[in-house]
Amino acid sequence: MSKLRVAVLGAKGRIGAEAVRAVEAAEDMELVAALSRGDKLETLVEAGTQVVVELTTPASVMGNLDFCVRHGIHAVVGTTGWTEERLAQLGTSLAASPETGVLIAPNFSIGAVLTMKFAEAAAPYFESVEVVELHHPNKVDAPSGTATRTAQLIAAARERAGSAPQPDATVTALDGARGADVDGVPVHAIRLRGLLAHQEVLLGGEGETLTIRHDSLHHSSFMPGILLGARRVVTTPGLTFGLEHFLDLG
Ligand SMILES: NC(=O)C1=CN([C@@H]2O[C@H](COP(=O)(O)OP(=O)(O)OC[C@H]3O[C@@H](n4cnc5c(N)ncnc54)[C@H](O)[C@@H]3O)[C@@H](O)[C@H]2O)C=CC1
Ligand SMILES: O=C(O)C1=N[C@H](C(=O)O)C[C@H](O)C1
Repeated sequence: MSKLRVAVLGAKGRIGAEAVRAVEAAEDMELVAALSRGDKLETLVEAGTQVVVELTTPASVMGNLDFCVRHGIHAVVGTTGWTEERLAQLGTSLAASPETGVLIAPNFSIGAVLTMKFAEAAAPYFESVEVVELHHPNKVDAPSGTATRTAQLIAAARERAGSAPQPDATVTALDGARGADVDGVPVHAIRLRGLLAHQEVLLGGEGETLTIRHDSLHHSSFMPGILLGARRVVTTPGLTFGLEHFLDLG
């Protein structure tokens, strides 16, 4: 069987460099290009790329995806910075190239995907819920894409369940002291040397709390998800948001 022709964008970055190694090690894949900032995107076409793994920056991702979709190259995207406006813009590009698939995964690690699922399930059963994400200090965006998505899923679950607004008697607060408000869920971002990517979802009810915590200790935690995404996206046209759609989580 012919190998899947995969390229990595952001190949010299922290996760991109790990993805290059993972694709090279995958028996069913061939790494046909590994591009860094300033490299020509036309290389992707010349190399016969079927799937791009996009791991760059929020400032670069839209231009890269526009090129890929216009050329019918499928994409697996880990880069953060997704807003409703950006998703709509991508949707418009995909509508003009209906056979192309794009997977955007706020997090490729199975533990983080499960954290989101567990938090979504638990949220309606507790009065209070807050998200704390902790990352290495070189991260350029806050809060993390994972924390933003987690808070959105929590808020949607609480809305579906008709949950009351969270109790919070704060009258005065320094700017930022109560975190960022993501659909009514406070999200706190910590940047600390020594950390990689971590998240806690804190839930509180009368006389009890529940803490759901996930730790990515190495970039290898994201690789099985990236490889799975690359295999599946070629037969999944359109936009898929979240790796959970490619997993059988019940
Ligand atoms: N979804 C997930 O599971 C994960 C997502 N990420 C996200 O991936 C992105 C990259 O993270 P890191 O590797 O830590 O950042 P990084 O800063 O180490 O790497 C980004 C790389 O992309 C390069 N780059 C920028 N523009 C480019 C362009 N137009 N073409 C090619 N390369 C370009 C930069 O020069 C840099 O080498 C971030 O948005 C991060 O949040 C990171 C880890 C896991
Ligand atoms: O920048 C990172 O490192 C990570 N970014 C993603 C995010 O913003 O959620 C995924 C993971 O947290 C690592």
